[in-house]
Amino acid sequence: MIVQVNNLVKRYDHLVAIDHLNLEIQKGEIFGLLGPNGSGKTTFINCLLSLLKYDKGTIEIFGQPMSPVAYDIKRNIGVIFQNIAVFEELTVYENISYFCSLYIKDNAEVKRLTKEAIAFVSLEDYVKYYPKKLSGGLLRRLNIACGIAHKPKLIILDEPTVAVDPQSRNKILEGIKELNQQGATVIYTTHYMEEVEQLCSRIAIMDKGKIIAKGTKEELKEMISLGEKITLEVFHITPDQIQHLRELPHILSVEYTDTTLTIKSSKGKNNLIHILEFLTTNSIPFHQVFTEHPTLNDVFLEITGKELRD
Ligand SMILES: Nc1ncnc2c1ncn2[C@@H]1O[C@H](COP(=O)(O)OP(=O)(O)OP(=O)(O)O)[C@@H](O)[C@H]1O
Repeated sequence: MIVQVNNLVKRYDHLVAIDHLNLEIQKGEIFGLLGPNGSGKTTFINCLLSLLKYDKGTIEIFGQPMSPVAYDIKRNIGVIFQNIAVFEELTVYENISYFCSLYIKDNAEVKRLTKEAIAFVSLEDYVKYYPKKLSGGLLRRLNIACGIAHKPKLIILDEPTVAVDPQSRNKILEGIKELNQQGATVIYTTHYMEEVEQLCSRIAIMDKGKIIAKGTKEELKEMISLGEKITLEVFHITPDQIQHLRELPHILSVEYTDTTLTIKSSKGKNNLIHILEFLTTNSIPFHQVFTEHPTLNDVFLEITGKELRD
């Protein structure tokens, strides 16, 4: 076990930011913490790192109790915070080398690891640049290099792709996979469901300081009743006909706005066929049929009644 959290509670005055949270993260995982803004992800990470005092609960990392002075644990953690934390007066090379030297004493080793980190985030052409000359995406890549140069066993990334261009975003996501393949366990917080779907071996969905569901993406999608979302372009359909559609087997809901008919059904065979048969039999012309499987947003919506990005 790399991380074990039991019954964690963190309050800011009357606001319960972390509400009796339990979590276990195993060696080798890329663990995704998915939740909307304000759900408590950053507060949780800060508690995990002993940067914040909490009100209740226990936290163990690498099987040892975590505390502000647990330096042996901290040496083996790399953190990439949401806000860029680099020195403006140091170049790209100097920044990475500085952060690496906080953990590694041997100068030759610091040089070697700094070069490796630069290559890892593809900043070779920018080593002499000062941070203010870098674009947002390049700056994020520098921030990541500073956090991982010392080869930590546990890497924590708090929303590392917010406001990042698609090219840098892909580079960051690919880089995280590579770090994981090299042996690091990763905790990744985000409110982008596509990223956790693409990256994470296991996911916890957070809302209001609680973990409301956790598992692999397949397990999470199995938890909800929604099996398929079918969308059709329909120019005319009567309220009676919509009601008939609602009464077909496996149908959970039918909505009709403008010319879009959206039908949600539970898992079941031939749902689409039944719908199309009904439309054909009743001479209701339709165009552009799409079917979609549930996303993690649907999981969030079904459990909490609201969208991930409200
Ligand atoms: N220092 C603080 N004092 C008081 N309330 C706080 C403080 N920091 C966070 N909060 C509140 O605690 C809750 C959780 O915030 P937190 O920043 O941990 O969420 P988050 O999921 O990381 O969101 P975001 O993605 O916006 O950072 C929010 O309601 C927030 O307003």
